[in-house]
Amino acid sequence: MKPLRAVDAAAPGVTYFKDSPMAKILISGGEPLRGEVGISGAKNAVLPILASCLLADEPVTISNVPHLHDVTTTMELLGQMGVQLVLDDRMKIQVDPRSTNRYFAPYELVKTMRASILVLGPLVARFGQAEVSLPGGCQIGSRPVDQHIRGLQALGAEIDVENGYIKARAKRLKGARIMMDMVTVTGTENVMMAAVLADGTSIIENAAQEPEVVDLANCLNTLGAQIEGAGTSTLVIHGVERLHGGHYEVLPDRIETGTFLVGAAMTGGKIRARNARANTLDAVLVKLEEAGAHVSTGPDWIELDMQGRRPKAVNITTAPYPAFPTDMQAQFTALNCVAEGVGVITETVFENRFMHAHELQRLGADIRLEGNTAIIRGVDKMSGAPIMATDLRASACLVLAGLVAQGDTTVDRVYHIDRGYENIEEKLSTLGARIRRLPT
Ligand SMILES: CC(=O)N[C@H]1[C@@H](OP(=O)(O)OP(=O)(O)OC[C@H]2O[C@@H](n3ccc(=O)[nH]c3=O)[C@H](O)[C@@H]2O)O[C@H](CO)[C@@H](O)[C@@H]1O
Ligand SMILES: C=C(OP(=O)(O)O)C(=O)O
Repeated sequence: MKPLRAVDAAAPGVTYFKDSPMAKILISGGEPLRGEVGISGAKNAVLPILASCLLADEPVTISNVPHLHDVTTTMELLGQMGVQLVLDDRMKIQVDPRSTNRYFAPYELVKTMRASILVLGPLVARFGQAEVSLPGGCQIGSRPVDQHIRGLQALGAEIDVENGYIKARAKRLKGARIMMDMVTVTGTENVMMAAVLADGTSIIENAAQEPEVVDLANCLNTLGAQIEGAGTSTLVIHGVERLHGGHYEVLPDRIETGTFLVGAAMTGGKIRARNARANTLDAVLVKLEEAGAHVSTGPDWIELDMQGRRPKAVNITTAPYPAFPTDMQAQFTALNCVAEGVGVITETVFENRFMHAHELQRLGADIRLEGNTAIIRGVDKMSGAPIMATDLRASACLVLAGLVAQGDTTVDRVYHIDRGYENIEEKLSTLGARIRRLPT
């Protein structure tokens, strides 16, 4: 079913993306990916950027917004806080935070999207209060938010955790030096957003360096913030009195880009990803070259040519940026399943991110799991079967596996994929894949 797009609608109740949670994707494997694909705006950048609009006292326009379920959830979340949101049909959202009158993120929304925690920092910084449900664990790991809480406390927020909610209060936050215990992407973003309106200068050490953190910092600076050091492990944030309105364009999605490139590598194909940023994908491109792909890049494109060859198995260890991203681990697990040789994949970021391995085994993959390591011996062929998506990147990896498996593969629970991939079956069809969404 084609996602619906609502034009000029205001939240709450707005529908930016709507599809049946029961939808499945059917793939008939065997076609190499060939052609050009346009990359959408980055999910992990647009979600904090939308939350950051709460800090402004004038309307903000965000463009290159991807058409994703998580964007709808964020709009619902902001909408029920009183924020006015207007969509146009060109992937642009105008966010007017002036009418914000509730400072609450309910469990019902937070449980469907962990990134909802990103409203905590902006709410307490701008409105002096916030009540946000604890996200809880998820399929890929326990994912606590202790660093978010610690960082906000260091800035002077009083925080209680009661009845499953984080309740935060502050007069004006005060600049502080914060040393993160571990590298956390949304933790860095939450504390950075809060520090923007604090009195004085804040320093965040051991900050996440992901391109999406940089994109958020660039957006905030466009609105009048004074953040230095984005993209390094030390952020210096000089607090300002207010953020004004403005316009910001979200950066392209490096994980979506990487997913299509892996698909081309697995199928022996040749594709060009347009509106892609090669400099955000260094660790991934190195591994694709190691797998035997010819990769060339331009200012806004990446081309991968596998010249009909079978990929070679690669070893991978996930870690925070600039190392290999955990959000590309599942896709490379799928690649190793059909590669020549044995590949060892070690997941160091999330403790339970191999749920896809069992489903890949149903297609005939040879995978042995040992703690946080998967040892994958490439097989000559996999064969199609009904399989089940367990999380976002697992579902992408299962779709990729379906592209090479002989016969039909049906991927169930594709609502996971709709969280983070815009029209994936349409984009893959354009590249020559035989893939469609089954009506429910
Ligand atoms: C919306 C978004 O941007 N999501 C991304 C973000 O998730 P997210 O920001 O949730 O992931 P983190 O970077 O915070 O997690 C990294 C590790 O730190 C741990 N941790 C984190 C915070 C904390 O307070 N305490 C704690 O122990 C986590 O359990 C995990 O083991 O970064 C992940 C790691 O690149 C990506 O997989 C997600 O796609
Ligand atoms: C884990 C992911 O997202 P989230 O943090 O939103 O769950 C992801 O994008 O792969």
